[in-house]
Amino acid sequence: MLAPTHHPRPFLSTTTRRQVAPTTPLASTRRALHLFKLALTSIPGVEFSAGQQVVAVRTGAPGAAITTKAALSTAPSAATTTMASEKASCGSVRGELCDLFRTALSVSYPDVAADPVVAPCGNAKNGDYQCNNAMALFGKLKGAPNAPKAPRDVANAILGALPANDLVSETSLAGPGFINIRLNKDFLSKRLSNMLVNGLAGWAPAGYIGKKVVIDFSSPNVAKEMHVGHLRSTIIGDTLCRIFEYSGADVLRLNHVGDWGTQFGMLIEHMADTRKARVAAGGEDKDADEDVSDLQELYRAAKKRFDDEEEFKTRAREAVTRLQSGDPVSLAAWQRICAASRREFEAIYSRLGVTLQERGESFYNPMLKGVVDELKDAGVATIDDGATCVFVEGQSVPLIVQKSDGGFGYASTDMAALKHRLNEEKADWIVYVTDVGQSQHFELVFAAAKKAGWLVEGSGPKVSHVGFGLVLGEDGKRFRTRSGDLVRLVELLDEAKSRCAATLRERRVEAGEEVNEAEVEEAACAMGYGAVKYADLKNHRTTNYKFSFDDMLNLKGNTAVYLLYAHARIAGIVRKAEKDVYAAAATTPISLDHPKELELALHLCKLPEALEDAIAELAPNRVTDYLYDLSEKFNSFYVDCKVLGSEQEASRLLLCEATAVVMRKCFEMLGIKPLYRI
Ligand SMILES: NC(=[NH2+])NCCC[C@H](N)C(=O)O
Repeated sequence: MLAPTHHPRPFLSTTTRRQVAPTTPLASTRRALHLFKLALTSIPGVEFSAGQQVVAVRTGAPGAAITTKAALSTAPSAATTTMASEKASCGSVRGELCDLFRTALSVSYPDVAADPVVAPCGNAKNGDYQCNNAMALFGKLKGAPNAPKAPRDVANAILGALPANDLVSETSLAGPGFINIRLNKDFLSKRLSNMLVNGLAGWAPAGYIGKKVVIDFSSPNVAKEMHVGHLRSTIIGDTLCRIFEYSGADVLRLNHVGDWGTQFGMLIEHMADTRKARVAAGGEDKDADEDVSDLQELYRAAKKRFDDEEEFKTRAREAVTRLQSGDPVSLAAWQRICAASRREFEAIYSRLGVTLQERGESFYNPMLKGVVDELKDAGVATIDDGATCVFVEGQSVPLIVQKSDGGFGYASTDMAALKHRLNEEKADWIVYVTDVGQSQHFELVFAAAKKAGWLVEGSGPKVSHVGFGLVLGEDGKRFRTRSGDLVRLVELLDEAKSRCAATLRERRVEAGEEVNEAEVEEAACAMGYGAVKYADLKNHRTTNYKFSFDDMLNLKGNTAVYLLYAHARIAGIVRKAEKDVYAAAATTPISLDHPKELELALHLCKLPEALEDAIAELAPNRVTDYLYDLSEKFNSFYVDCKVLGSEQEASRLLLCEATAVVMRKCFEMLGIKPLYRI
């Protein structure tokens, strides 16, 4: 089972209920801590790291607790903890705070199970984070012997049991019992230096290393145009894959292509007729590339005949049967169609920089009968009106796993695919990215799998449907061309790119610079494709959004183009300094004395949280929101804090570089190529 956010860290609880006590940093406490740590590290199987201090070791007066302030003064110096905390810091600051409060909760109230609730502070004036457990815990404790009198007492008790740590510099109580937390500047500064020196590997969301995550996305249909819906699935799915991959998961990117089904009968038959006609007109009796050069046209023509000509319809149906029984001629024709489709899809994937493993519906064909039989034998599926159905509670319609004419359909394939992904792929989490229109289908599939015992609610492998909304035209209606057809993706990408190229050329000419076509081409691809992706990802996936080139290519506001410029500008600042910032990062401390420096540093350190949230909610807009906020925080830092030529240049350059590094990580997660100069 995957933990959605933080992996549990081992902790050692030594005491029972604690009493609230005044805060006294004691020298003996410090010594005891150190000794206890030494003792712990020598116990095999006990892990100990700087971020995860000893829990509630008390010396001195009974009830004296190691508190936040004491913890600060006893925290080992960064010089000695750098490497250890880098290794241990996988995950977010929020996660580390959760760990601390988890400990504090279990020490202060060992008999009540409570998960730590830690979130960024609603009002930055009060603190950086807050812990909100006291109120609910107070409710739970009511009526018990020695029950606390007010939620604030609970908050104080939790605070008193907070283990020693180097994260927190100050805590305060607010309202009924909110615990406000101010982070230690030094901790933030070191975390950033560490990141520059050791890279971002330790900033990935925690809890996914080695987990097998299957992501079923893109999944267009053969011989039909890949439309904007598939573009959304491709973009959202790719970003989710990237975040999981960064988190250390073993991701299987599956393209569940619609490459099987009754439509192939009419396509094959129509192709055969075209060939006959060609021979009759004196042409050669062999396959011609032109038969599959325009698959949309092939589909349209075949469909028209299927609808209009009774005789053709019959032949098309017979062709389906032949194909399904493995007739080599039909299979060869089917393969030609699939190959032609694949070439079209690949052209789009390569432009977008998306990789996928094709495992279409046909892959599961040999498994369909067995799966349906299994469901029937187990009494999970029953015959209703001739069709084999799985009825599930709370759903008005059943999942039809075999039609009354004996045919298998979309649902049969999805049941077989699910089983294969569970049993053969050994997936821990299976994620399906399709339009919200398919929500009910997936609810039925998941419920049927639970009924069959393949999935168990609350334990074992997880399944999720990531639904997304429609792409609308400027008129607010479903995005279509003037003639009412679905918009062709290649054309969209072409237009985004050529508009960017035009702007770039214009800017060069205006600046009196020479136009380097290769450079323009590269930048135009990054910007154009990046803009299309970003415009999609920045909305919460379930909302419908308007496709507008003008909006997505806007140089100002929340667009990829703006962000790419922002990044190039920061890269330019660092370049202009002509200093080796990475060498400096190892020796120059990052000063966070100016409030804007501190604000920027705090936001930089929140990258892992944004990614954790993106995974927990399967919502890529968490990353775009984070990235846009980062650019704003940087701007406001840059307005108030002079970098080049200032006294603090060395330290501020490190903040600039850290911003650029984090921006690039976000771009990477979003599948956008960064630009260093524009
Ligand atoms: N396992 C799945 N059903 N994946 C999604 C497939 C999407 C389908 N081919 C479509 O275009 O709508």
